[in-house]
Amino acid sequence: MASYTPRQPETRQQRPVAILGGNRIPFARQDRAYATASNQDMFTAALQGLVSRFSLQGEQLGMVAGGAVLKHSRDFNLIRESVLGSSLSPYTPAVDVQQACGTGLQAIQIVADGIAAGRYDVAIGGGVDTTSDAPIGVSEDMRRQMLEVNRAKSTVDRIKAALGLATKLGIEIPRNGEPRTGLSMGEHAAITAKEFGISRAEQDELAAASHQKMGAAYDRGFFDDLITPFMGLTRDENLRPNSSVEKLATLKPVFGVSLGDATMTAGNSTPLTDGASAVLLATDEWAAEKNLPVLAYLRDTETAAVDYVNGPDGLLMAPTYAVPRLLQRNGLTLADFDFFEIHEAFASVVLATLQAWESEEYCTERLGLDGALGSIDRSKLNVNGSSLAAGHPFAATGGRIIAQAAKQIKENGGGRALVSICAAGGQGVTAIVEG
Ligand SMILES: CC(=O)SCCNC(=O)CCNC(=O)[C@H](O)C(C)(C)COP(=O)(O)OP(=O)(O)OC[C@H]1O[C@@H](n2cnc3c(N)ncnc32)[C@H](O)[C@@H]1OP(=O)(O)O
Repeated sequence: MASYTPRQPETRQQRPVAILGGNRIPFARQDRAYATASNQDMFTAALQGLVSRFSLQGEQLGMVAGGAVLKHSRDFNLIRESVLGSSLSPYTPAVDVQQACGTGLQAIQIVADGIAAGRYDVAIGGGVDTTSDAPIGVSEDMRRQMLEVNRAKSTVDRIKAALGLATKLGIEIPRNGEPRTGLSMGEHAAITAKEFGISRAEQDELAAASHQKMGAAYDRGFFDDLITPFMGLTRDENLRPNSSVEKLATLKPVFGVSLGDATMTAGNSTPLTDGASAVLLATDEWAAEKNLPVLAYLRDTETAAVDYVNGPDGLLMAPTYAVPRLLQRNGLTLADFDFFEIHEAFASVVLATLQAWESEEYCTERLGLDGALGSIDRSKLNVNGSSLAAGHPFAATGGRIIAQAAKQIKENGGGRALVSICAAGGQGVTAIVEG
């Protein structure tokens, strides 16, 4: 059981943090439209799109925070280099952040904290990922031998060392797997799906709905001021607006096959994706000075971690722990929300999360609550589609979701959204956006 006491509201910094807008490039499937683009190309494009939309050319911001889950060593200063590649003032500092799929939202939280604490008035948070340009490493033996070649003082020594390379050949391609279990995130999610008895039909329904809702959102222009076209793409490449449960039902299971009754397919799992997103945050005063309307406010965030290695928890179930803390600290219940933005890493994870909150046993025994957290009105869930439709470039998902949530609230004339993102390593990053 969790033994964590959330900090009390009176100890928090209180400057409201306004969300003025977001921008992303359309998301692409692995090795397709962005096969030749780097993280820096993509983040610079998302950032520059935001700069252009909000006329921030030459502006010195307080901070740009962002990151990528998969990056080359040459990208050690990825976000700062992207700032330098944009038309923001070169006096704008930047920081690289990494928290697996929680990276984007964590980066937004970091700059929001800076604004709330009065360190600066305006900042950008976001993220980027490429699975097409994933860094390929070399084995430890090969690395040492390559250094020997590099250190050789004479041509003869260099040739000798280079010949030694042939016996040490070994490359390491990044795996979508958890270092402590060796299982992929999909395999972990399949274990949780089995534990909660999540059916194939429910998963396919959620997946089809995500595509249909996102397709409709594109058609009514919802994404017109949230997306900048890039490398010929104007819409997410993964999006299938005509996706149907009948077609999804024909796909073969890809995760959890060895567990029996496997339910997770390519259709109800996120695809490997490339993309980038960025969100502009500021004080009310800065927004007013620039004559920029506020879409919504980032009210609070909470991050949790679970013991998925030795404990009872599923790898992607940490949001079930984070959200009750977030609600308790803010004096809210699930009934107080107009929108639920729950990252669709896998359809089964969303469904297991909702089921966990509905379960008295889970909430009392694991979360230490007095009873079930409650159920949500499903018509308020991911109303303009989520990761199953858009795709999921790991660190770019937080920015996509915050921008969508803020715009939904603006369109609605106000309201409150609960944002929840599960992440590798058993972590979960959650937030409240309200207007
Ligand atoms: C914290 C987190 O967020 S954890 C999540 C992290 N993300 C991941 O782990 C990514 C997981 N995803 C993957 O590893 C891969 O995308 C996989 C294994 C699920 C699928 O990979 P692939 O087999 O390459 O998928 P592919 O795109 O070829 O799809 C397989 C088939 O399903 C079909 N399909 C996929 N989605 C749909 C859909 N929505 N509707 C209809 N058909 C679909 C494809 O057309 C394809 O059909 P075909 O074989 O006739 O061409």
